[in-house]
Amino acid sequence: MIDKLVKNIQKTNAPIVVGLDPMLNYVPEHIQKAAFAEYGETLEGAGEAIWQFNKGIVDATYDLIPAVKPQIAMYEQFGIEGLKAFKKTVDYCKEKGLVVIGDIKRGDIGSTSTAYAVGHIGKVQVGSKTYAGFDEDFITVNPYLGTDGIKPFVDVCKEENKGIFVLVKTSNPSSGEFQDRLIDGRPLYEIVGDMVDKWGSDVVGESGYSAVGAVVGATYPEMGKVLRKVMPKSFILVPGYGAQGGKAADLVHYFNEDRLGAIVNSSRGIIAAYKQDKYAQFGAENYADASRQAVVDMIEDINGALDA
Ligand SMILES: O=C(O)c1cc(=O)[nH]c(=O)n1[C@@H]1O[C@H](COP(=O)(O)O)[C@@H](O)[C@H]1O
Repeated sequence: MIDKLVKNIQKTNAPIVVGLDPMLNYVPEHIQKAAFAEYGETLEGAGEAIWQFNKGIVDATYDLIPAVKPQIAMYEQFGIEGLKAFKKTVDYCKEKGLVVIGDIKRGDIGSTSTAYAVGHIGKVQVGSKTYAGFDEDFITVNPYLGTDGIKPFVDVCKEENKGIFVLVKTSNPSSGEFQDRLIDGRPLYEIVGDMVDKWGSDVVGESGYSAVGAVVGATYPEMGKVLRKVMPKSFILVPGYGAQGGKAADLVHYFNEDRLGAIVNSSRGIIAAYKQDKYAQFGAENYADASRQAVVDMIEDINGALDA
C-alpha cells in the first residue's frame, strides 16, 4: 500500500492529504435540512448529513489528491450511525482510487492490538468465512505500549499489504511534556523514531519506503528535520498545516531529496474552507468548490516551497 501511496502522489504531484474531519457545524444548512427531512434530527440524520458532506468534498477533489484521512472521533460522536458514515466514506474514497488513512490512533497490549489491526486493516474469521471490517489502507497507531503493542499491526500490514503511521512527535502544544523528555541525552521522540525505522525494516516496498510511517507535526519543523534523517525509509504524515499554524516553508525538510517521504494533512483548512474569508465568495451552497480551490492553493503552496 505504501507503493500505491507513492504512485498516487507522483500521479497527482500533490504531497497532501485531505482530512475528512466533519463536524456537524461545518455541514451547510441545505445538506443538514435534507438529511433531517429524511431521518429527523436524530443520530441517523447526523450520520447522513456528514456522509453527504464528505461525498461532496470527495467528488470535488478526488482527481487532485492522492489520499484522505478520515478522523474516526468525528464519526464516533454520533455512535453507530457515525461509524456507518465513516465506513461509507472509507469505501467511497477507495472506489475513487484514493488511499485512505484511518486516523484511529490505537495501540494496546498485544492481543488487543491484534484485534484493532484485524478490525481496521485486516480480516476477521467468522466460522469458515473471512470478512474485512473497516478496511482502511493505513491507520494511525500509538506506540506508548512498546514493541509488543505495535508488532501485531506490522504483522497485519505484511499479510494484507497495508500500512501504519506511528505517532512520533505530535503537533499539539503539550506534545513536549512527554515526547521531548531526554533519556540518556536524547529526546524521547528520537528514540521512538529509531523504533519506527526498526519496525519498518522488514516491510519496505518497491518504492524504497516502508509500510511503517511516522506522524510528525508541522508545528515542530526543527524536530521534523532531525526525524527525517532518523527514519529515512519512513513516510512522514504531517498534520498541523493550516488551522494549527504550520507553514509550507517550514515543511521542506520533512521531505527527502526525491521530493517524496512526506504527506501534509489539512482538515479544517480544506473541508471548512467556505467559512474562511478567503473562500467566502463560493457560499455555503458551493462549499465543495471552495474545498477544491483550497486544495489547489495548498498544493501550489507546498510545491512552491519545495521548488524554492
Ligand atoms: O495523527 C494525526 O493525524 C494527528 C497527529 C497530530 O500530531 N496532530 C494532529 O492534528 N493530528 C490530526 O490531524 C488533523 C488536524 O486537523 P486540522 O488541524 O483541522 O488540519 C486532526 O484529525 C488531528 O486529529
